[in-house]
Amino acid sequence: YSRKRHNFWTLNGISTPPFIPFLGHAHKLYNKKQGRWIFENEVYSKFGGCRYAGIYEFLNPILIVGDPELMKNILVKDFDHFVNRRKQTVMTNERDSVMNHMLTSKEGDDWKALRSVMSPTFTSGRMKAMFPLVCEKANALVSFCRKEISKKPQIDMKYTAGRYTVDTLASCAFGIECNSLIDDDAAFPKKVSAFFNVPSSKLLLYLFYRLFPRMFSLLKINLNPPELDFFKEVVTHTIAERKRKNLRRDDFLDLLLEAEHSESETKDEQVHQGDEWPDSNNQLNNEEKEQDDNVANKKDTVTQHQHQQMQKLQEHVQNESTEEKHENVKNAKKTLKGGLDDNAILAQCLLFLVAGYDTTASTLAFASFLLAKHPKEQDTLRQELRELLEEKEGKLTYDTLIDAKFLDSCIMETLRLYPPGPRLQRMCNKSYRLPGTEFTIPKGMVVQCQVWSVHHDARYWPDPEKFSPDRFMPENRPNIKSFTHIPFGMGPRNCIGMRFALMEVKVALAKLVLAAEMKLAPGSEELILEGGNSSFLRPKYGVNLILKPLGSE
Ligand code: HEM
Repeated sequence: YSRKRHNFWTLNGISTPPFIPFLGHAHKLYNKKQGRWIFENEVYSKFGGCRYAGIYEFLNPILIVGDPELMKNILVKDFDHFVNRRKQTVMTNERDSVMNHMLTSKEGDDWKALRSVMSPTFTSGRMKAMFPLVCEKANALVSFCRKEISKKPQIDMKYTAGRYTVDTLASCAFGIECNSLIDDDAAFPKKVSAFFNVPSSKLLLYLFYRLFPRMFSLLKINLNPPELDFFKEVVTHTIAERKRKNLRRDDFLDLLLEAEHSESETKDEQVHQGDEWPDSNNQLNNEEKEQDDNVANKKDTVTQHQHQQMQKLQEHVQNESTEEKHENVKNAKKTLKGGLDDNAILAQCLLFLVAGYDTTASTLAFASFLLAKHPKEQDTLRQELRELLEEKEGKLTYDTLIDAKFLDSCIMETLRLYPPGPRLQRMCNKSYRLPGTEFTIPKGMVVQCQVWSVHHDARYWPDPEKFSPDRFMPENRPNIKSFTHIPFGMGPRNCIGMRFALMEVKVALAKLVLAAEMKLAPGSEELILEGGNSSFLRPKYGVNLILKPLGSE
């Protein structure tokens, strides 16, 4: 049976690395010592994966795609064949069904409808409104660092950045002040840490779930972590308080509640927001910023916004060429009529934590490590920030961040070298002939785009292991080949939180660089990454830095 299943790639004329019966390549994919991306990179460089290749996760074939043009087809042009990600763990226990409401768990039209409601939550205008909340947390981060370095010779930036992102997400998504940067005993960060440290026994259960999902449904096995009840209580309580006292903080919770309360007509107009995607090589560009800010600054924001959405929808519908697409719009409209209930809001708040905590904390830690290792670039960044602050009378504003091109370049280069999501996965939902080949991807097959490998490919990035932020400066951006820098994914299903994540990292990094000189602690010259099959790339032993304060607080 194993031989028959493992004949798939050979029969289709697609190369695959040597494998072993039944396991296929699972022993490489689930290897605790060596990160999964290292094996995938080998497939990319030695077995044709720089265009496409096949691997076996146990008996299941997975298509590896590394060619930027093919990725463009899968992620954008022929997105309707790849709307869904790999099947998520479906919670069968009614009490824990909150996981099923997450945007990441949704498929097809359900996903499209929810994404449309959520997209307006992440516009630049909304980010600008949330900027003061993030700044407050970044100030707490700097104070925390100052205090720590007065007590200890070095500081672990991964741990510290983790506290900062927990505080920011607790404030912006859960609407609470958890103050983990001030209070060592705060309950929220402890629950977050327990939520993310899944015990090995549970990991084994997840693995079995991947192999026998139907059995789990039949037996109603619950895979949810117990901390979920705590988060549920926090959100339920905060929502109730806000409704009772009519409170407003301009955070994610408010915006999701707004989506809950707005008329169904408004939601209809937003159907196609999710169809737009930013160019990841051109984050936060000025034109986009101006458009969004115009909307945000108007008193009658909602009317303006509705008008724009209506126009976009009309234009989009006019451009629709097939009946199928018309049908999708109608279905999405129908799905939206229900709006977001409290359970759906809780699910999205939790998702922001799951998707935004580790990714953002690692990015900040990776960027600090690279700047500490490259003092020249650190000085250039500090100089840029000082000059911009001088122009703005010493105040760090949202616009200062937009204007700080070297800051942006440092973060883009960090995300190139260490993309927290080293691969993108899609599930083929209708069979698809891979362009330029004889191979038809069957419905249900997992297709994987190689983020890490294209980011480190010398054909696209000369001297790829060198930290060189200049690659992303405006004058050099035209040299970047599209789909070779995709840390936030691409296409309609890209990272919805990209703007928020960038704002969070930029504010913190800018404040840190202005407050202190960063140096690598002895013995921390090389960054060791965590191994295993994790979806995220993380520093294994933290990022130990020596901080030398610059001036007074
Ligand atoms: C530096 C930090 C971050 C990185 C590198 C990152 C990266 C990614 C990537 C690679 C994906 C998959 C995209 C695809 O499949 O094409 C993704 C999806 C997602 N991210 Fe992020 N992310 C970050 C921060 C955040 C934050 C802060 C939030 C929320 C506040 C967030 C929310 C999400 C959500 C909800 C999805 C799923 C979107 C969907 O299925 O429609 N992310 N992210």
